[in-house]
Amino acid sequence: MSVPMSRALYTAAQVRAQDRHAIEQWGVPGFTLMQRAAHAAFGVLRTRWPQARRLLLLCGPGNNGGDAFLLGALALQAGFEVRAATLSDTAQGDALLARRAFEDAGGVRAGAVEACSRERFDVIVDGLFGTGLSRAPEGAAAQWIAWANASGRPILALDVPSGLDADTGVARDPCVRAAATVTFVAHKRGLFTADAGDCCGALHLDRLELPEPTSPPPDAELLRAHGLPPRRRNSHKGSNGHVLALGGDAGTGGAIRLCSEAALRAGAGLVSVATRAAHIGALNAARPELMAHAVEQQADLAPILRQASVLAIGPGLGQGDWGRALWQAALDCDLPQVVDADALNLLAAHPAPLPARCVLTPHPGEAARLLQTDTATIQADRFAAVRELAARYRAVVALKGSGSLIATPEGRVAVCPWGNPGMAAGGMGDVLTGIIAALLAQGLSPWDAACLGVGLHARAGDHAAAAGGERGLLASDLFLPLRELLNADPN
Ligand SMILES: NC(=O)C1=CN([C@@H]2O[C@H](COP(=O)(O)OP(=O)(O)OC[C@H]3O[C@@H](n4cnc5c(N)ncnc54)[C@H](O)[C@@H]3O)[C@@H](O)[C@H]2O)[C@@H](O)CC1
Ligand SMILES: Nc1ncnc2c1ncn2[C@@H]1O[C@H](COP(=O)(O)OP(=O)(O)O)[C@@H](O)[C@H]1O
Ligand SMILES: [K+]
Repeated sequence: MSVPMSRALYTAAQVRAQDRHAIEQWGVPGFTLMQRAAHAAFGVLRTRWPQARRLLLLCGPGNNGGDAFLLGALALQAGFEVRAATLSDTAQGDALLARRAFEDAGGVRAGAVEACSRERFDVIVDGLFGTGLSRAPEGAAAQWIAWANASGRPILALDVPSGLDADTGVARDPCVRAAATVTFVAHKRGLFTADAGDCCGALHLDRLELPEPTSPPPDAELLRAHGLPPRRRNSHKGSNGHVLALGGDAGTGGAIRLCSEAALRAGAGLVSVATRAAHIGALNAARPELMAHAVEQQADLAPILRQASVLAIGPGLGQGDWGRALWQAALDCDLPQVVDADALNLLAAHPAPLPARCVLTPHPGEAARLLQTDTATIQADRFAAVRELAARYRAVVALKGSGSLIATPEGRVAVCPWGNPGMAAGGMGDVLTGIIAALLAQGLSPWDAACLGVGLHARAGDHAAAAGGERGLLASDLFLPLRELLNADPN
């Protein structure tokens, strides 16, 4: 697997190993790397805030603080007014050299940050902690972070917003909320999931002129933005698969409608729905392209199952007798399927081998049930959770939420950098289920269908939010942008 550096994601330990490799094998001094980091970050600062002239540096005890000091030295040389708040005087090695370079350039200490007037600074540079963060910031570091966050001044974070765990994306309390983050050498995987979206702001990567590493392989990869290539001119509906969506117990007919309509909008040739008799009229009236079948007992299902090439099971399924019977029928047939919502809850309650070529789409609550743990544990390390789910259930798994993750049983992980909190609304997951099912039906592998489906869904959510705002976004608002994105950009 070859992943371009712009999409390769590493753990903090892997990036530190790359730093060491550059220093020991290629003979690039650590201080030179620090100078390059400072140049890169200062370049971003000048581009983003061309009017800025007054900087406050928050400098921690390690090399992240060193980066900030060297940025300060560059800014002083460019005529900026710079103050540095220094967490401790214990800096050693390159960080100590950097502090001396700052002082030699005429830099002065800020004194107590809390006593500073916010109005005296245009930009705050966060050089407290990077990949070396080992616990939640406390004492002066915690106070400075809280002060900076409340200052109303934009914060430029160096490498990682201080307080954010570079491996898990979990924000310790407190954590810097940056307007922009310049990350060095390689993308850390924690910059793309969990709390990262609230802390990083605009993300910039600077490789510090290092060549691409040949090993180890990245821990994870970012999804690519693409759609599907054009259909063959001589295509017919049978060439594009037949999705059967199963669900919609009493009271939750909307869920299966959203799922099945999403499958149509994602290009399935035919979409059938197996649902409660009470929903048939509404489904046919709202979306006549769907083939809605009343299924009240298992015998009703057999002829419908025979027509299908892919199942989408779970939205609105419930966990009563009716839902359990449909889930058992799905488990017993050999079709590729997307397993969501109550089908996941039933699987968690009654573990069973899954048919080949399944995609599971849990949100963190469902993931917790599948792993017999709690949601906080899932969110504390989403990478570990998605890998464990995929390995345990021998299926491709999409763990949803801010920065959705997709994993194979072998441990390959992709991360979705799109999506927005407007999508934290009922029905969004049902749409994703239908999209992935339609892509499976069009011949994609479970991995490709899950990756493309999660990416299209999140990008469609971003397009819809850009058109009208995040609050009030409806799951069905995704259908039209979804169609455009699916048909655009085949690469
Ligand atoms: N040569 C290199 O290795 C390079 C390192 N770079 C920078 O160096 C950073 C890593 O430097 P370090 O390994 O020194 O680590 P950091 O500077 O991120 O922080 C480590 C220091 O902070 C202390 N610390 C950690 N968590 C704390 C907490 N919650 N409260 C108080 N103290 C805490 C540690 O005891 C240690 O002294 C990167 O993130 C990057 O910014 C860049 O200059 C590029 C080159
Ligand atoms: N804050 C967020 N940022 C990005 N995507 C989000 C966010 N909140 C929810 N989503 C996405 O919206 C969908 C919600 O799915 P789910 O929780 O199953 O909803 P429902 O069961 O109501 O359909 C998932 O694809 C999830 O990744
Ligand atoms: K930082």
